Amino acid sequence: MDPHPILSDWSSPVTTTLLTAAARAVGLSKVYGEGDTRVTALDQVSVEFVRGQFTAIMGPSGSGKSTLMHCMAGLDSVTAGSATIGDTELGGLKDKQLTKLRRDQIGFVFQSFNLLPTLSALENITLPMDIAGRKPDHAWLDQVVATVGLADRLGHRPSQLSGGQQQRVACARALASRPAIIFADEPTGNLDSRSGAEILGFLRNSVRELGQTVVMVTHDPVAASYADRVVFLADGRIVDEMYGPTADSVLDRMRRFDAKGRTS
Ligand SMILES: Nc1ncnc2c1ncn2[C@@H]1O[C@H](COP(=O)(O)OP(=O)(O)OP(=O)(O)O)[C@@H](O)[C@H]1O
Repeated sequence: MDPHPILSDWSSPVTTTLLTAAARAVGLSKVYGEGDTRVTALDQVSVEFVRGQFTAIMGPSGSGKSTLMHCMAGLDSVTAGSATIGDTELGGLKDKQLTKLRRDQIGFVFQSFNLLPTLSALENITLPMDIAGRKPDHAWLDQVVATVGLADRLGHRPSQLSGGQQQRVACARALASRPAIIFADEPTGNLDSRSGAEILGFLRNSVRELGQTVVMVTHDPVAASYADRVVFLADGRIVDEMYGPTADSVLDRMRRFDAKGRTS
C-alpha cells in the first residue's frame, strides 16, 4: 500500500480533484523570520479538503497546524506554493478581493468565540451578511438556528449565554452564509466536555445533513474522532492520514510522535 496516499493524490486525474476539492494546498511553505530567528512552519505541504467532508488536523505543538489553517483561509501569506479555495488561488488576489472571498466563502470558528458583546445572538449570527449588505436566506437561517438549538436564545447577548451556547452562536454565524468551507481552530478548547461534544456533534451534523465542508484543528483525539478523516502534521509536513478515526486509533498515532521525537 502507498504509505503517502495524500502526497500521491496529485497523480490522479486533475478533473476529479477539481470537482471535489473545497480547498487545497500545493507545495505550500511558510517561513517566519530571518537568520537566527528563521522558522520553517510549513514545508511543502500538499493536501486537499474534499467537499462535504469533516477533516481534523492534528500534530504535536508547533507542528504547523494553525499556520496551515491560516494560510489556507487567507489569514496569512504563503512563502512558496499555493492555497486555493474552490477554484480561486489566494496568492493572486488583492487585499480587497481576499477580504471578499473570506467573507463570502469561508466560515470561521475560533477557540475564543469572537462574538460582539453588545449584539444579540441573532445579530451576531447575521453580522457578516449585514456587513456584506446581503439579505439572509430566512429558511436557511431557521434551519441553522434549529440545528444548533438556539431558537429560544436569539435575543440574548453573549454574556447571558453559557460558553457552549456562545460557541453554538459562532457555529451558526459560520454556517449562515453557506460558505464553501468552515475552518475551526480548537473550537472546543474553552468548553467542558459536554458542551464540547455538543459542538462537535453539531459540526458533524452540518457535514452530514447540510453538506458543509469542515476543517478543524484540534489537540484532542476524542474531538478528532468526530471527523471523517484526520491529517497528521509533524515539523511542518504531512506525515500521515487516517479515515474513520476512533479516539483510540488517533491516540495511538499521536503516541508514536512522542516515541519517535515528533516525526513519523
Ligand atoms: N507569527 C509567527 N512568527 C514567528 N514564528 C511563528 C509565527 N507563528 C507561528 N510560528 C512558528 O511556526 C511553527 C508552527 O506554529 P503553529 O502555531 O502553526 O503550530 P501549531 O501546530 O498550531 O501549534 P500549537 O498546537 O502549539 O498551537 C512554530 O514553531 C511557531 O513557533
